[in-house]
Amino acid sequence: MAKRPTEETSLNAKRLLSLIKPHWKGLSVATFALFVAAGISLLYPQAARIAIDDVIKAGQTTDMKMLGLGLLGIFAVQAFFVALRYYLFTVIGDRIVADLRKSLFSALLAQEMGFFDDNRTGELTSRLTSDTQAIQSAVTTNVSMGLRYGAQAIGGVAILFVTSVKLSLVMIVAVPLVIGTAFFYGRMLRRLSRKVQDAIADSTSVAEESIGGIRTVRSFAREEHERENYDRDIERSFDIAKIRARLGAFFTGGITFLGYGTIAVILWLGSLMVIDGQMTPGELAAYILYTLFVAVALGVLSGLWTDFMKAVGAGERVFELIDRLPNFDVADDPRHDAPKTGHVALEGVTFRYPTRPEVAALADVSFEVRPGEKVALVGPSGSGKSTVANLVARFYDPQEGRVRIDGYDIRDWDPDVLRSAIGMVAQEPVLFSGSIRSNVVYGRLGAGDDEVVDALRAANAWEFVSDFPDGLDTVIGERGVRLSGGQKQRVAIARAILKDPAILVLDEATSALDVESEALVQAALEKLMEGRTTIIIAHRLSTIANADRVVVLDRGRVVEKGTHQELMGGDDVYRRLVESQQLLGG
Ligand SMILES: Nc1ncnc2c1ncn2[C@@H]1O[C@H](COP(=O)(O)OP(=O)(O)OP(=O)(O)O)[C@@H](O)[C@H]1O
Repeated sequence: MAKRPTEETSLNAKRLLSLIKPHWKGLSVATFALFVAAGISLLYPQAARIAIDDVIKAGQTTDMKMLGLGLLGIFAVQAFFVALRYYLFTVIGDRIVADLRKSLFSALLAQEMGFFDDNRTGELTSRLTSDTQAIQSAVTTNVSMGLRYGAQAIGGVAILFVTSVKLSLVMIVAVPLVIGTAFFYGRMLRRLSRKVQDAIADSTSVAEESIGGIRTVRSFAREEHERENYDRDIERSFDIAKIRARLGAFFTGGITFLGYGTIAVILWLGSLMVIDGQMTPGELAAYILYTLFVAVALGVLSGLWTDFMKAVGAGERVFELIDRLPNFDVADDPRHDAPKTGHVALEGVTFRYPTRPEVAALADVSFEVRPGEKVALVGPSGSGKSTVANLVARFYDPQEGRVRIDGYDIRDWDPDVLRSAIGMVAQEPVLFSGSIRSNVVYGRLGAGDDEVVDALRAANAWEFVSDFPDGLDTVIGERGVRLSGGQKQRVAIARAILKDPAILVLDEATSALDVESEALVQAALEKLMEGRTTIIIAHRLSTIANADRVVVLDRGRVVEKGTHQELMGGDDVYRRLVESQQLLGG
């Protein structure tokens, strides 16, 4: 049910403030330091009053010396408490934001695949960086400043009333005006801030996609086009920021006028009272200093309030994600024993991608792969081959039918246990930035160097890796840019070998490697497949001919099953595929 905006605001504000709860001990010390420091600053006008009314009038230089030294001492103590307060609040705030980033990242990693189809990478990283940054200022120094100036404002107003009730009536008009304006402004700001953050997220997405795909951008000479896209998004965020700034300008100007206007009125009325003998000049000086304190405090508080409202706007985007429950069912009592035989069966599987519900990517697909068997999936582009791989690894759940492994519905398994039994090698494998070792060890964390070397050997990769001066420690670029296509594939195969899964899902590369590299990759794949149940998305005739069986898909349906020889006997999709040379020879 949709909540009203005000309800949501206070909910998010509460949520932001609840972040500081676990740190109450440190915050109590910090708050104590804050009140000591703020209390001391309230002494200052009293010192001015004593100096003007008593010491100066009496012409007592020794008393003035005592007063001066005393004040220096007191302010030294104040400085210590100010430093303590600053340190504690800042560190606790940074801690809170670090924790927030961690839980946001972990919430992100838990989301189902469909979520990532729906959200752009840049948009998500923007939440991790820009939005949490906006929250940082609100929960760090702002809380401390808020308390400090809040105390100063309340203490100041109390002293003002005690000093002169008559003059303080001016405050009764000014203070509610300031507070009312601040609340109104804060509400507008929260809305605008959310819009600014959304626009920043859009521009981050564009930037990330252009930088990630810089080779494509360059090869099409589309730098200008990308620049225009980015400029457009940035300008949009700037336009909203400009509205926000205009609003802020009115607000800051108004508050400043209210503050100084109050002082002018007090100076005016107060001077009349001094002339009338209702007040001493020292009392008026002290009164004006307290009014300044209150005015400054209210000014700072309204600034903090606006920052806080900006943070509430950004917080909405962050909490939305942290609270999002992955749309992914896990069995109540999932199986934790790893699949053993690796028998895979699809039974009447119908599947539509959540982002494209109108198209059935797979329709009533059934076939099985017996333990240790190699089955080649063949079919025209878009026929659903990769979708089968996605479902076997349970990246998505089918809407109808089921996938069974070792006879059990894969939804009965603990997803991590299930996936640890399935090895996948993609067409264009993704390697992470870092060393070759860390990329291979990704297959089984904690594996020793000898096991890594064995895996690289088995994947025909050790020869080139050992040729690098740094060997296993060789750092590869963000996406392994410094390795050739064939080398990357062999490192990815080594990673899968180290994982040692019962079931393999291979997506054969369509782009031809040079003959030698091709042979090395092929041999590595053969080794990887030995003794494992394998589903291979095949694009090469030789792979298909070597498979135990072939499953032919067309527009999401299984249209033929059998061995290469059997299928060549017919004159259906398979034969046409082979004859139209859509399958690579060799
Ligand atoms: N993440 C996704 N979200 C929405 N639709 C998708 C997604 N991935 C694939 N599809 C759609 O599902 C259908 C099957 O795609 P799939 O990738 O399984 O085909 P394929 O046989 O592997 O094709 P190719 O040989 O070209 O890789 C296609 O219509 C495709 O557009």
